[in-house]
Amino acid sequence: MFNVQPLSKQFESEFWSEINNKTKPLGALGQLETLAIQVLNIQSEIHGKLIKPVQINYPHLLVFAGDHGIADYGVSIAPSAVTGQMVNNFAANGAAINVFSKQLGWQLDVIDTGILQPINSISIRRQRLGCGTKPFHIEPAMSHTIMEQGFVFAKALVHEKFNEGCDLIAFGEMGIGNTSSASAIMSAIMELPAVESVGSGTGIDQATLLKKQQLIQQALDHHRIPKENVLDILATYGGFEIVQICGAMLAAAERKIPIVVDGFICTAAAMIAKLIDPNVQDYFIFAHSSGEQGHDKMLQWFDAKPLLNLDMRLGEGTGAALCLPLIQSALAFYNEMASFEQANVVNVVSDI
Ligand SMILES: O=C(O)c1ccc[n+]([C@@H]2O[C@H](COP(=O)([O-])O)[C@@H](O)[C@H]2O)c1
Ligand SMILES: Cc1cc2nc[nH]c2cc1C
Repeated sequence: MFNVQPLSKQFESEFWSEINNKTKPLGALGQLETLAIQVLNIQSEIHGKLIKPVQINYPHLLVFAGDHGIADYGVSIAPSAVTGQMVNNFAANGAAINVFSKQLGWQLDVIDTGILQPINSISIRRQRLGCGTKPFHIEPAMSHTIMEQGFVFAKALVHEKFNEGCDLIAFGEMGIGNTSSASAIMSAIMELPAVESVGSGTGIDQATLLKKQQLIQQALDHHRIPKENVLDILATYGGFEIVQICGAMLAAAERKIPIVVDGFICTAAAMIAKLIDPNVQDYFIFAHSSGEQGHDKMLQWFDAKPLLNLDMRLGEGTGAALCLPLIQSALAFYNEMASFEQANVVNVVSDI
């Protein structure tokens, strides 16, 4: 269903020599340099060798919301109703992601992938796969047919964004109970006990954390899915929003759009995407290290170093949103900084 091309990196050495000739000590812009190279490599796949300015013209952030059957079993501080209430808040521009998107220039879309009760608002896109998933410690969260429908929805949405000119994409999520799904996915893939993958989510107390760990361990023991059976892992533990984020990541990489990966839940979707097609990682920009325990281990699984560490654990795509100015700075220094020759500065690397 997905076919992601790896980056050819055809012009990478030319991009590096240009960056290394700019008026700075070698490597002194740190991760901004590797970020610039990654985006240049991706954009040159589409446009060939790049003429300046290289820019992000149309960044889109898609927030996928869905409800979770397991949320009825005491794993979160909030009831499932809060998912729909927050979706209304997104529609009214009142959430953190609305504020950051407006401030930073993201085009924001909110997608109902299956909250308990649909919301009648033209600002919410309907790609519903049901009225919440099944409680996954008892039975699979969804069938394969429903999961595949989620991939179809996600692919169509990303193609639409691509046709509108989207040249950077980020995903966010909203779903009470979805850290339970993400932890189960992490444990199944990394073969870790629940105590290592389960954290406090929205901020549960110690007793609730213990209960959440037990419930997820019970689910892992009940289903016992081999780590190779990645689609079974997704259908069994996933949320509707996680499925659609996973499909959207693969579809964006197929279209050679750089993807900003948000926190714990989005990274779980990214793990599945990578196991479906390993080439997808070429397109991932890891935004931040979430405050959710387990996220740093997920990032290690990708051998990834995120751009930010702000102890954020909100979701909604907020960590990803904050990276847009960093990506723009990476391209701005590439476009505009003078070379040693242009600025008459001795090249400390080649002249000493
Ligand atoms: O993105 C993260 O790293 C993150 C970490 C913890 C919680 N969240 C958000 O909190 C909600 C899930 O938390 P919980 O406790 O209900 O599983 C969901 O709406 C997520 O967006 C998000
Ligand atoms: C209020 C609230 C807002 C959120 N945004 C993302 N997850 C959330 C969870 C809660 C509880």
